[in-house]
Amino acid sequence: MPVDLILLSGFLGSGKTTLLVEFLRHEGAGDTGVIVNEAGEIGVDGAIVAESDVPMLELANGCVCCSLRSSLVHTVSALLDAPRAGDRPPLRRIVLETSGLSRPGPIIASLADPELAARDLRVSVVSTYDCETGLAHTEQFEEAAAQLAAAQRIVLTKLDRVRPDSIAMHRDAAAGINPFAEIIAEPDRTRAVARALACAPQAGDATGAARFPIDDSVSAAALPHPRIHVMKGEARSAMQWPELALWLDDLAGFCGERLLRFKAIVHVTDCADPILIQSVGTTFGAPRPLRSYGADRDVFVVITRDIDAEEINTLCAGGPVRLVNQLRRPPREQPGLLSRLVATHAA
Ligand SMILES: Nc1nc2c(ncn2[C@@H]2O[C@H](COP(=O)(O)OP(=O)(O)OP(=O)(O)O)[C@@H](O)[C@H]2O)c(=O)[nH]1
Repeated sequence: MPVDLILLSGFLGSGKTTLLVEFLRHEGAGDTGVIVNEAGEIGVDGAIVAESDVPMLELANGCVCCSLRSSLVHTVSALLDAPRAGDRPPLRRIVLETSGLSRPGPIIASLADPELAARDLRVSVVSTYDCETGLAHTEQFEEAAAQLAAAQRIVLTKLDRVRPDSIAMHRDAAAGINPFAEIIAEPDRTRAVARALACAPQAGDATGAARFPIDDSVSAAALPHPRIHVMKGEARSAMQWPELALWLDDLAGFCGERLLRFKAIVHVTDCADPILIQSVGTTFGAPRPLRSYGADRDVFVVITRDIDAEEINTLCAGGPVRLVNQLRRPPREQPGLLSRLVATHAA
């Protein structure tokens, strides 16, 4: 039975620990183990979570994405190997609560370790979006955007602290950063919490890195963000893997930290099966053939910050893929998204 490793990400104070603790209070959470990582020295979150009756390990005194790579791998292994108490169901899920300033990409990269390769782990990212502050974290927008863009699920938090009629706008704003994520804007908190940390369906991608098939339909309601660009791609003509690999290198090189998410299923002439390629940030997983993908159509989805399809096409001129912007920025005469969200918050 696979174990879901859920990276619980989200900006500082956006409600990660609160969500986790509420989840752990449910009867159904007995199959869960928890790893808490905090940037600071005092393990406040760990102490709060430790009140719950589930196996919990803490990665303190550092940031999981830089200094603690090997301890993360050991900690995950330790939880997987820990004997289960007699009345406890088998471990099905590990929730790793990351520090509010961590980017998910390097954490996912650190999990690509031989020690974990043989384990049946399915990694996914769940991010919290704080409706009280909306996207007004302008000073640390890069981290917040990276966390939301990496997510398979985005949970809107603090719905009880904003006007009910503003919730749809927050949902659309979250979709504007990541229109491919499942957005949980559920006023019923119990249901929201259960959906947020539910295990992925068994038929899902075995590497857990993505929902499969990749859904590239952009939500019509997604509110374009002035700095986030969502694009689709198309092959200019039939291509070989080395050409595509070179283009991916260029894409990551030119965008750097501005590349937030890449997902594609692509046909290349030198491989019989379509190839699944993904990145969170510039961290690319190993490409792999996807025999079960029945369609002829290629799918490319790219989410970036501060660089759009035209700029990338120009920088990667002559490459085998052409990108097309999907979400149009708001017209100039309309108030910007940020000011609308801030205005809602102030109201
Ligand atoms: N009213 C309300 N308050 C919430 C909700 N979620 C979180 N809070 C409060 O927001 C504050 C921060 O919540 P935490 O759960 O600690 O946030 P966090 O993301 O874990 O914070 P860091 O670990 O510092 O990044 C706490 O005072 C919570 O009680 C919510 O849905 N409604």
